[in-house]
Amino acid sequence: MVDENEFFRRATLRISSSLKSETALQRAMTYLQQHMPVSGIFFALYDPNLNIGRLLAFIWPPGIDRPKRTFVFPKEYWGWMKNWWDNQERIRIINDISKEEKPLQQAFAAMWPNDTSHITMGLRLEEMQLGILAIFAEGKNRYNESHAHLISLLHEPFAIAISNILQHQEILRLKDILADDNSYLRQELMEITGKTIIGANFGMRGVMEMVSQVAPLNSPVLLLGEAGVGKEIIANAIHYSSKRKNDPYIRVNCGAIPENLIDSELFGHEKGAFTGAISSKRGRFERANHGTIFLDEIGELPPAAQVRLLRVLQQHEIERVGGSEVIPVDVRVISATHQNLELMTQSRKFREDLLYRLNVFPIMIPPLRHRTDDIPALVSHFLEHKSRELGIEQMPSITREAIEQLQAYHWPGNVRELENFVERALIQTKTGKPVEAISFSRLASTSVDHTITPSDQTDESILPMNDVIAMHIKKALAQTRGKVEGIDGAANLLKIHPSTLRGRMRKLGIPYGRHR
Ligand SMILES: Nc1ncnc2c1ncn2[C@@H]1O[C@H](COP(=O)(O)OP(=O)(O)OP(=O)(O)O)[C@@H](O)[C@H]1O
Repeated sequence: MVDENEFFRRATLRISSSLKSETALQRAMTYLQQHMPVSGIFFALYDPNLNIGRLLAFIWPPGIDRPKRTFVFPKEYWGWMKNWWDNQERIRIINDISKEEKPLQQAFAAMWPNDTSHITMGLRLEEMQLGILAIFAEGKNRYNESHAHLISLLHEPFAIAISNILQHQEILRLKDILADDNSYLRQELMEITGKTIIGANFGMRGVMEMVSQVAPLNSPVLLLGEAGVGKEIIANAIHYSSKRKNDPYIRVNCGAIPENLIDSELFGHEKGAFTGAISSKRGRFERANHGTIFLDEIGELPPAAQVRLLRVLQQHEIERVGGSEVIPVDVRVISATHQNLELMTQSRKFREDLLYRLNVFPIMIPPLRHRTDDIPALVSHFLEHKSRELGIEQMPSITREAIEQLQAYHWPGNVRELENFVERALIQTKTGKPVEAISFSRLASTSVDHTITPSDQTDESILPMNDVIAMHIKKALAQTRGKVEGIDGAANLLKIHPSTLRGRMRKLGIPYGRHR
């Protein structure tokens, strides 16, 4: 004969013995095994609105496959499940699953072999349905009324335990959101203090016009251009001038995340989804909810992640890795690449349907060598910034010759290369005394050759045809001091019609009428 008071006292001590729900359940189960057959125990929830069952914590016997955390019930059982949940009896013995109602049979069949016995107990606190506690054992007809009575004595301690787990999870969720907000605020601060777009009225004018057209919409944007042209700075501009500017802005470099982690990084994972997934985690899409996600290097996205991304773009929902819960997300997608995605679709490295979805509003950012007019302003911007960063009190000025040399170079690394170059030049000039003028040519030995001409090109650095043509035209213009037409004009030197030369200059972004 069991002493019920003693049973209650000892069981309650174990149920409340740890903050970790699984540890507490394990201890409770070990104690219950002294009084009845128990090979597994779990807390579960059912959300009638989403029609999803969820295991909050569980101890599973080694002989039965570990269950999925979430379980979506078939549509035809929704009404039945909701009714069952709302009017759940306090305690129920299930000794033979095949004799239960169809929806329950279906739910059980997804997790247990047919010959298992169960006791389930609905947990209510202050008239609120909190969840279910259940124990089970292998074999049919393992439980009787006295087992059920003992379990029912533990209703209150189990109900308090489940409510604690729920509150704990809510705290973790809020902590996560706060961390997001924090990084968002840091990000915004950086935008305010730093990144101005130079050339917005010159070489980047066309780009900025497109930014202002597309920013207020929710359409996906695809930024195209070589490495270092400023794709990220444009993505920032789109987000911060959109309606979503006060919501999260999450940036992901798809090429920097190992292939086996990218799915879980972007879409999150459930606990136990793979080795090392010791707790469930929200992915970057969930974190970006209501805001913008910037997917840099989109061409590096592996095929499985491409499928999931397509689903976000089409249905605005995600599924975490290892989960079956469908999570709605409202995220604007900006992507960027220096690769030719169309070519990649032909070799099946990139999905055509995905490209079609991303490419709603493409923006091509021209390389720096096609907007050499921006170079003086960019150099002065970087000189100012980097001088401040390096603690150089008197900002050096630049010689006109140095600027011209920089404009003649083809900048394969674009604005980033120019930025690094200015920084290197400043470091080398930093002698302690104020520097009046900075001539890049003297500093060039360790970095770039600024006066590269087509004949300087080695076999390893074959330039695109347009760049070679642009350099050749500039060379001719330099000889004619910028004059296009006439006997002493560049067109005559190049043996082409002046209007053809002007057309080429327009196309290649070579400015007119300047003394070179
Ligand atoms: N128009 C600009 N005005 C001021 N700074 C710029 C401009 N364009 C680029 N930069 C600076 O140049 C650097 C490279 O730009 P960004 O990272 O945006 O290029 P990217 O095209 O995204 O490069 P990648 O493809 O390599 O990621 C950054 O430090 C950025 O602040």
